Amino acid sequence: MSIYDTLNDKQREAVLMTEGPLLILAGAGSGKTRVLTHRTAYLIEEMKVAPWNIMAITFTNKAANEMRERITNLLGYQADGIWVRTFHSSCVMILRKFIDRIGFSSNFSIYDTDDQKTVLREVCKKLKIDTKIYKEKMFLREISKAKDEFISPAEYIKESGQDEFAAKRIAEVYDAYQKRLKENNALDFDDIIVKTIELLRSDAEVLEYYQEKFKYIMVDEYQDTNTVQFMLISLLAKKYNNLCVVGDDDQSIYKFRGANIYNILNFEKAYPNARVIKLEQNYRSTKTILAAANSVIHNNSERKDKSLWTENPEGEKIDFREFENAFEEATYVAEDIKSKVASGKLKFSDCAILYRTNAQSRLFEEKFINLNLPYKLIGGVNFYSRKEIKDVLAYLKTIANGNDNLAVRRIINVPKRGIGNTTIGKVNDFADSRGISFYDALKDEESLANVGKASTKLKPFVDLIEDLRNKEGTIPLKDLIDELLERTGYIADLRNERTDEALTRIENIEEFINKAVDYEENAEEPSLGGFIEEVALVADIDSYDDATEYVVFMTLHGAKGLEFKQVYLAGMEDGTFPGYFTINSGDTSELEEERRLCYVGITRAREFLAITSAKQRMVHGETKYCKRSRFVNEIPIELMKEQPVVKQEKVIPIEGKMKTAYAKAKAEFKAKPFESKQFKVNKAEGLSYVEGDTVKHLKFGLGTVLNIVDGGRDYEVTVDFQKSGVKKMFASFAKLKKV
Ligand SMILES: Nc1ncnc2c1ncn2[C@@H]1O[C@H](COP(=O)(O)OP(=O)(O)OP(=O)(O)O)[C@@H](O)[C@H]1O
Ligand SMILES: [Mg+2]
Repeated sequence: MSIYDTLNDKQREAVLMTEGPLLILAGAGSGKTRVLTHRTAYLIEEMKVAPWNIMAITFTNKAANEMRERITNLLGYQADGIWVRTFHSSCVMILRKFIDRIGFSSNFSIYDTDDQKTVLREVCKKLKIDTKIYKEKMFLREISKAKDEFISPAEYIKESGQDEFAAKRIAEVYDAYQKRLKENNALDFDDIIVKTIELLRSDAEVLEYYQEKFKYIMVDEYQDTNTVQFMLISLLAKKYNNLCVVGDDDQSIYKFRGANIYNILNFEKAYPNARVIKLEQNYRSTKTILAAANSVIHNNSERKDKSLWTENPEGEKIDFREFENAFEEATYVAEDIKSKVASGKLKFSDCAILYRTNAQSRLFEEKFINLNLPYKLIGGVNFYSRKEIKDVLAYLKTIANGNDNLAVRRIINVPKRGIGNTTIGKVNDFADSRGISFYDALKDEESLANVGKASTKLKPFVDLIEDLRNKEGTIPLKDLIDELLERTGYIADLRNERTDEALTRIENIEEFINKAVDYEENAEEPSLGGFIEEVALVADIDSYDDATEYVVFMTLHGAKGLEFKQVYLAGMEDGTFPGYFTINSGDTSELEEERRLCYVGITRAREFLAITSAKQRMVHGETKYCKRSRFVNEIPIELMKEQPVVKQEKVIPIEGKMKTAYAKAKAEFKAKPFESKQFKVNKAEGLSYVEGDTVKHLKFGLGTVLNIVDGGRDYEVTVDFQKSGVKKMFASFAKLKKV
């Protein structure tokens, strides 16, 4: 039996149709992603296409990794050179190679939202724009919208549709912003794609190179591509026209980020000879879950009609429950998972809790901490947006690229070196007047003379950076980071603060160093530049690793393309989902987008779906009374379990309850020997080593076990490593091997 026998007729047709443009339009769980992986395997195995001639684009890095893994499984070997990436990481690869042809240098920085804001603030100041009247956010939003449509600053005025005065203002800021980025040799996230198109359009040789390279192009989650992404793949596919896109118009949920649903609806116009294949059999969910999803999405009017069916069993009814408040909702979900896992019905990793906004995660987190259940929060406060992480990164960026003025200015006086704003301002002006980078101005004799006595403070900083630059590439990244932390006194300063907050910062930095070690161990050709790039591109979802046992908490947006045996859709109230703004705007297309998001949520579930709502919820510190979500009312009642009547015993004011739970959780948290974001319950059963044994750790190498303490939850093992000294670790995390 070949791997293609496991496909249904339509799926097989899509796999075999390798030549020419192809649109696969199909509902959730119908095997779209599966078709792409099989098609790739087929191209390589049967059509003898070289792996490096295939490009498969997915939406998140997590999805890309999964796809590569599935292809490897199908082939039975690793197909090197196969290009399975997100749009952004594809473009970064292309730009690193050829961006010098459009006037940047290949070690460009990638700016995140915070960096963008800083640049914008500088620009507004220079242009004397009052940001109290014209908000920075408004500018950034307009600039991003323009870039999504490939509109340059010069074109902005006639394209924007704004009144002329406002349009001129925005165009002016947009223009100055782009110039500033260029001076810093930096790109923002939108530029990554825009600049790639500029490159391909302006350089026939580069275009030819990639058109030849990517003879076969495939795009997953095509419904969420925006205009520039469509331009990019059209350019690349123009020569061979072997473009296969798969998507589901019912799952288009990124309009707010510029996703252009017309890309899918008009594919046949753009490619008149395109073939269209529809898949209608769902393999993921039970009949009940699918019926619920279908009945919700049928309320949308802007859609291509599709009917999805399945041969899967009827399955259990949907467990819909309404609670008095969000606290009880979280309690129910946590306890339900706990008892199902205890009874052997589910594993923690079978379960996902999905909600509309990140802020909804907090109560679930507290409850899980209380009950000591393992979970992983995806999204929320991004690890890489924390101050200490951004500081360390800014040092690394300065070492890697002295033209990144933002990075240099961020850390020039962090930790404090007595370099004041006046000095920084003088150096800045000098750099501007000479058209050199801020960092180069720090080294310039004339500039130093300019700042007078303060120059004695600048020199040690430059010496430090130069010294670290010399070492970069000759010592491991970890050592480089350790050295910069030590020589700058960064960690020492935090230690001296002696606050909980400072301790957490130190731990975060340690976690960051772990990341660097991980990177260096796994990257093919590790480099400082490569590391910075990986960190810049990492989406939160990538930290989700299904090898370990935990319940996943994430937003509905983050759950796209994934599947779980048991899904909890939480916070299903009008005002939460759909949100107040959507309801009050009266805009049906916005409501339809929310409904598609609900459809995405329901269709993530394979066997069990629970839907929960709360009658009261705290929003911005105020208790709000809520009706159940209109989307819940769109599910036929026959598909739901009868709700057990729960008697409220004593009504404790909701705030009080939350406070106690929070205090308790916090106390427990503090009492722990050392913090880990994930709460292990799997105590390592019986250890294979005893005190005095020599053991091996994956990262730290050989060491001697000094001490083992039974910490209840897990053993705490103290090991003296030959290279990295004494470390304390949980046995079940450390995976030490006796040698
Ligand atoms: N022909 C088939 N036989 C058996 N299982 C299948 C078949 N086709 C798909 N599946 C299974 O159905 C599930 C859904 O498939 P897949 O993730 O490819 O769907 P999808 O259309 O990409 O879904 P989504 O719209 O959510 O991205 C997977 O577990 C997949 O292995
Ligand atoms: Mg998919």
